[in-house]
Amino acid sequence: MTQLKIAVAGASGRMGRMLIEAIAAAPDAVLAGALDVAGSPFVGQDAGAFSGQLTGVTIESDLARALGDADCLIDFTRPEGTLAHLAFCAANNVKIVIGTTGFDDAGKAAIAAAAESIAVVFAPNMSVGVNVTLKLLEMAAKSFNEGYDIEIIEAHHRHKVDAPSGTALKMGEVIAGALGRDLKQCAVYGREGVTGERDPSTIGFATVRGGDIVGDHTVLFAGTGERIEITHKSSSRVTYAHGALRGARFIADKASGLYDMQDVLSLKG
Ligand SMILES: NC(=O)C1=CN([C@@H]2O[C@H](COP(=O)(O)OP(=O)(O)OC[C@H]3O[C@@H](n4cnc5c(N)ncnc54)[C@H](OP(=O)(O)O)[C@@H]3O)[C@@H](O)[C@H]2O)C=CC1
Ligand SMILES: O=C(O)C1=N[C@H](C(=O)O)C[C@H](O)C1
Repeated sequence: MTQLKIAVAGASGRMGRMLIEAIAAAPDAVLAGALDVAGSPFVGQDAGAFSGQLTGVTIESDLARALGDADCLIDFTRPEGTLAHLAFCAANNVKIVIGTTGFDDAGKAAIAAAAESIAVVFAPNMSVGVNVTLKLLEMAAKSFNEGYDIEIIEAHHRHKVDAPSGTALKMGEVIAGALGRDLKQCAVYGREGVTGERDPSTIGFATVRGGDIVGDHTVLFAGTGERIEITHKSSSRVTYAHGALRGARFIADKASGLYDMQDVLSLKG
């Protein structure tokens, strides 16, 4: 069996470590490189040292050295890091799976542009459960298109730096799309003070941060006399890591193109 050679960016991060374990356990993949930021105390260490399962791959801060002869980079870092890695991947014909969240419109445009020359999987949530939930939300939004107020509530660990979560924003986009609305026009991000009555055309977002919550998302459809809640709760990051690996397998035979997890999981259409 030919193994997929995968490099991991953010190798010492929460997701980076989960990915290194997932790759080590996958018979069809091999860790080909590990990258972290210059100055990180983990640069120079074996990528598996955190778990005691040595990989023989040293964490590098130099992108070219970290990528080596990798077929694909899996990147869960920060937007500025991912965009720098993406430019290198595009210039060197390396595929990329992007799990990082918090991109602005220019960042998303840069990802779309890179996908003209390399294959890219880009999704704010790689779990099967969340991606099936997106389909449920599309269906629910079409049915609750009148008389139901829509609020998206998300909760994550205390270390998360972006809000609302990429998943919550994606849920908002899917719901707005199903209702023929533009999320940019109808999103309300938090409320304070004398807000006035709720505008029924809005989609509200509420963010909770605390402790070690892996990732909870609830969409509330609040009508008169009833409420419907669609909730997804992650209890382990392993689902994201397995999804990212599925993404890497999905683009292994693709020369270019921008894909998301709905493509990877055949959920479109
Ligand atoms: N799509 C999905 O399914 C999921 C997406 N995510 C997203 O993935 C990202 C990472 O999450 P998580 O692993 O929890 O975060 P962590 O902070 O645990 O890890 C981030 C890693 O990236 C490194 N890093 C930080 N800044 C940069 C930079 N500018 N350039 C390159 N590397 C950098 C960090 O190094 P150092 O620690 O030295 O700063 C660290 O190794 C977030 O955007 C998160 O929202 C998370 C889970 C699932
Ligand atoms: O930062 C996290 O942890 C997560 N980030 C992603 C997001 O912003 O939606 C996915 C998941 O919720 C975990």
